[in-house]
Amino acid sequence: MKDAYRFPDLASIVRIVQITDPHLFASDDGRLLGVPTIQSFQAVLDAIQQEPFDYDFILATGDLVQDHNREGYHRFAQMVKPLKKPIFWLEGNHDLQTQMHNALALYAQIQPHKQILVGDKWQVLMLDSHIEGIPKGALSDAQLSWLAEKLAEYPERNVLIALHHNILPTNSAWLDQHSLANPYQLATVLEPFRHNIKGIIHGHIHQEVDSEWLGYRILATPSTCIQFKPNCDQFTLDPLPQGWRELELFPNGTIHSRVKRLMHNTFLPDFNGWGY
Ligand SMILES: Nc1ncnc2c1ncn2[C@@H]1O[C@@H]2COP(=O)(O)O[C@H]2[C@H]1O
Ligand SMILES: [Fe+2]
Repeated sequence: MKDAYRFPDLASIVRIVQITDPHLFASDDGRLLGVPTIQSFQAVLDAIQQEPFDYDFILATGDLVQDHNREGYHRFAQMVKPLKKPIFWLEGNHDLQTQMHNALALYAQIQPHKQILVGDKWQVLMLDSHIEGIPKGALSDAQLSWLAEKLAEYPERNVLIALHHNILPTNSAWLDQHSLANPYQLATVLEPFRHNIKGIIHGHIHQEVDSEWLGYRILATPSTCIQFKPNCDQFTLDPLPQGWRELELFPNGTIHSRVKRLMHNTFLPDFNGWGY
């Protein structure tokens, strides 16, 4: 495991952009349920650059590729280059850990670090919840003990935790079977540091959430490709446009955050699709 990445000299408010679940293909015209994921990702990246939000770094929270092809990671790296800020990443269920690590390691902008120390008030911890080959997630004993160690290392810092899988149900049976399988093991690790944990962010469910779990704030973010409609027991797509999330971390531990979406609906999916 890499050492911490340190941002020593940021302004007092830390600004982060989260992008998630781009599901890129090796080929230019790869489509997920009708959505050309490279074009929709490009549209989101263009929109991020048109916003006045002056972010310090970017979190990419998994499912970067769809077709189990390492070329998707090179595409990702080339596409995010104009964003110019450091990018941190974690694995989703569609990612191939070795290929992801090896491909992304070739780009100086993309950081392998999972502990990000921001100024002297915050740390961001990136967890790997993917289980090779299946959609649901879990935090391994190694991940849980790494988390416990990093929380104990800086007991005076506020903490933002990022992972791919959802902890809270979406009230959609088809999707909830693929949630994080061991949330109570996570809760046990977090409990001694309850007052430090200011937020947990994730992707995977392709929908916006700003809610609470055991008193912890939970934020989920739309995908840059297809959207899942909440509260549907059968697989159901949502016509909402693609999106991303802005986060502002304040020195007193407050998090201000909002989801942004494309202002147009160019990338509507095929609503007859039943899954993938
Ligand atoms: N119709 C479906 N029923 C159940 N699971 C599905 C269906 N379609 C896709 N999935 C899985 O559910 C996962 C949810 O988001 P992911 O993008 O991680 O990948 C998806 C697939 O692995
Ligand atoms: Fe996922």
